[in-house]
Amino acid sequence: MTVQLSVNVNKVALVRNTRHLGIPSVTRAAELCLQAGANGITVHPRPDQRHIRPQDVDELAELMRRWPRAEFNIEGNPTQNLLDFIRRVHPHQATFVPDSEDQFTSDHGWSFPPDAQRLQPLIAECRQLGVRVSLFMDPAPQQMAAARAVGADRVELYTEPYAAAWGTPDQAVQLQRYAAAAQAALDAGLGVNAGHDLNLDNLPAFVRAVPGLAEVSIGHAFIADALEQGYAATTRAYLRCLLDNS
Ligand SMILES: CC(=O)[C@@H](O)[C@H](O)COP(=O)(O)O
Ligand SMILES: NCC(=O)COP(=O)(O)O
Repeated sequence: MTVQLSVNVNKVALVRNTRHLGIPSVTRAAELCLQAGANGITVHPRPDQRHIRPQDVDELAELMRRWPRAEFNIEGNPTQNLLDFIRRVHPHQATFVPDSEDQFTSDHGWSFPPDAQRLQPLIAECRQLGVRVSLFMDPAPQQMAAARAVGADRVELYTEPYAAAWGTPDQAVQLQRYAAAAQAALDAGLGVNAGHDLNLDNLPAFVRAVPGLAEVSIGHAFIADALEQGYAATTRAYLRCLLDNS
């Protein structure tokens, strides 16, 4: 199975928000990526609305209805504003991320057992709505059974530590760490997603080393590439990278 590409369009919204002109369009960016073959769209509507705003979520949900083979993934902290969006638009997937409201960017996953009690009912609600739940996790094999026990369908491996090690002597050690975490997730009955600071340089080795990878969500580097190559060519480049290495 080829690893699926979900394009995170947060950074299109970030640029859009620096003027009151509505450009660059978030929905246009998503549509061009979908037309080029992207398997899904991801957004992280943070409480401070630094980039993705509630209207973006609603407009993207409308767009995704015209792309039934593509998935809509909404990220956020379910103890903050995420569930409002999930209840309103019923995306294919909700990715729970333990970010604080003023966090610079996502930089860690959930921790078990401390987070289990408050996550379990929130996961159950999403699943009752027919929404798949993925938990943003550090690559810790010993945490995966607990993630499954609270009802998660998938985990998303937080990949910044791998991205930071790419091209250094630590790269191989990091890949072994992520491969072990992914295998533990699979053994626990979880699907495996991954994301954060992935790009065209570090993606091939990651995809080849990590077993059972279902989806990568990529935003910052993807949009940086798209500023140079355009959305369609960039989408095709990431899809080709995944196809060649899956
Ligand atoms: C969860 C994750 O690693 C990213 O999707 C993160 O949501 C990016 O957020 P920013 O785009 O605000 O840095
Ligand atoms: N879940 C990761 C994501 O959606 C995008 O992360 P990044 O590529 O912007 O670091």
